[in-house]
Amino acid sequence: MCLWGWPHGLSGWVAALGYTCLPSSFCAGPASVFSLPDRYFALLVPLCVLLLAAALVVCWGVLRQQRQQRYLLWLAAGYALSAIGLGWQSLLDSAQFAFWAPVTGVLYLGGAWSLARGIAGRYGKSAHPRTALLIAMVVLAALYYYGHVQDRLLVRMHWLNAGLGLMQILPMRGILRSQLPGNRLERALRMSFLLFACYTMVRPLLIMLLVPGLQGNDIPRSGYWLITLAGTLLFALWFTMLVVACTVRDVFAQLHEERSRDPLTRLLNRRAFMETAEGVLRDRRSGPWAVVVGDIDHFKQVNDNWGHACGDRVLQQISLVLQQQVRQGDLVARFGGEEFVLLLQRASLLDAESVVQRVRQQLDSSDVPGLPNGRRVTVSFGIAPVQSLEHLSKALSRADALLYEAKQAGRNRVRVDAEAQAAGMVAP
Ligand SMILES: Nc1nc2c(ncn2[C@@H]2O[C@H](COP(=O)(O)OP(=O)(O)OP(=O)(O)O)[C@@H](O)[C@H]2O)c(=O)[nH]1
Repeated sequence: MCLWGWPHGLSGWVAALGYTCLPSSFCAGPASVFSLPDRYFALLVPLCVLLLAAALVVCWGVLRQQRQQRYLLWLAAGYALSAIGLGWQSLLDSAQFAFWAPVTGVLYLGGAWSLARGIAGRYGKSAHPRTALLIAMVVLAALYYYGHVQDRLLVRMHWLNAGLGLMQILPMRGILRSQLPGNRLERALRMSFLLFACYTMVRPLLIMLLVPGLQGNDIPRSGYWLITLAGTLLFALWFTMLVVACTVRDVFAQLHEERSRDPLTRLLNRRAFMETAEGVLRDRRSGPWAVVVGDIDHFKQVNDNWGHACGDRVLQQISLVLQQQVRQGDLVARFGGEEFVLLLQRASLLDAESVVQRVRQQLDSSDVPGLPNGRRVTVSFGIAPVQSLEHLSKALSRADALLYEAKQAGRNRVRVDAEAQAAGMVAP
């Protein structure tokens, strides 16, 4: 390790840090050339980035069943292409650096766009492939010109980094403008990507300001390269950590959704209804509450006459109508078979009855695909008030009993808890 006295200012410290972190042959100053072992030492960073790419592929492989995880593959491709470019350039000398500039440019640009495609894919946005292609062509032409016609390393670096940053930033406008999940992890992921894209664009300028004494041809064998490698590795580690955390979160959210929803209608199932109702009924401000139990009339005939698939469509249609007729915060569940349950907030029995009447009217005026024209399905309902969380089970049984009465009375009708209505018995 070598130290040439105390460094002066920020740039001095950065330079010193760069030199002390490297093997001794690097300490001859910024103009020194890597010895062979140093070159292979510089391959460590690309190798680490490749390993992170492999980790993302494994993550994708494990989660292949989950929807919307393909973006992991694009991110992995972005890491891999950039790592191959970095590794290869680490082994080149200055003359080869210029000769191969367009080829390494293709690797870096491909990597940058894959990253952009990955982050865009995560949020369902476009990575603007045509604009990216245009940027790539302009940058590659510049790399060719300043590599083969005039060997200008610094100019090449500015062109390349500006192109890479622009490509990464392409999907950000769409992402930042839309209403996306506002949790901290997601925000950190988006902001990190944006910051890295901005850093990439100004990287040559920034590093030249921080690392003193750089001249054009020294750069591939200098502290610039070291900081580029370190920056890439730090970003890749940080970003992978965020991506994995967000993905794990997605998976848990999806598992929770699957555990809570009826797969056919996407309504809450019985368990999720009871769990969510607990929260609703604990909040006294959301009262008074009413519970509604509905059951399709002669549903067996629908299945028998027009097939099970048609029966499924009827269930979906009714679910849709129920969801359309309730307010935000009300719960709509399928308890199984052809039975539906609603928990209505800030609703008297009269309010609940008018919700049910609206449902019946809408069902009466809508066709179900698969059912013969004019053939309607009807639903019988029972409605009871809920006074508290402890009272929920009783209220459900009461509404169920009222539904049974409605069925006995000929179906296609609504029965409201008359005693409660007479007593004005609704939750406070
Ligand atoms: N298509 C379809 N049918 C279902 C599903 N779940 C339950 N069923 C059917 O729903 C029917 C319920 O029949 P019943 O309990 O006799 O009730 P119903 O024919 O509606 O008669 P009432 O309720 O007395 O008016 C059965 O034929 C079940 O097979 C489902 O997910 N999809």
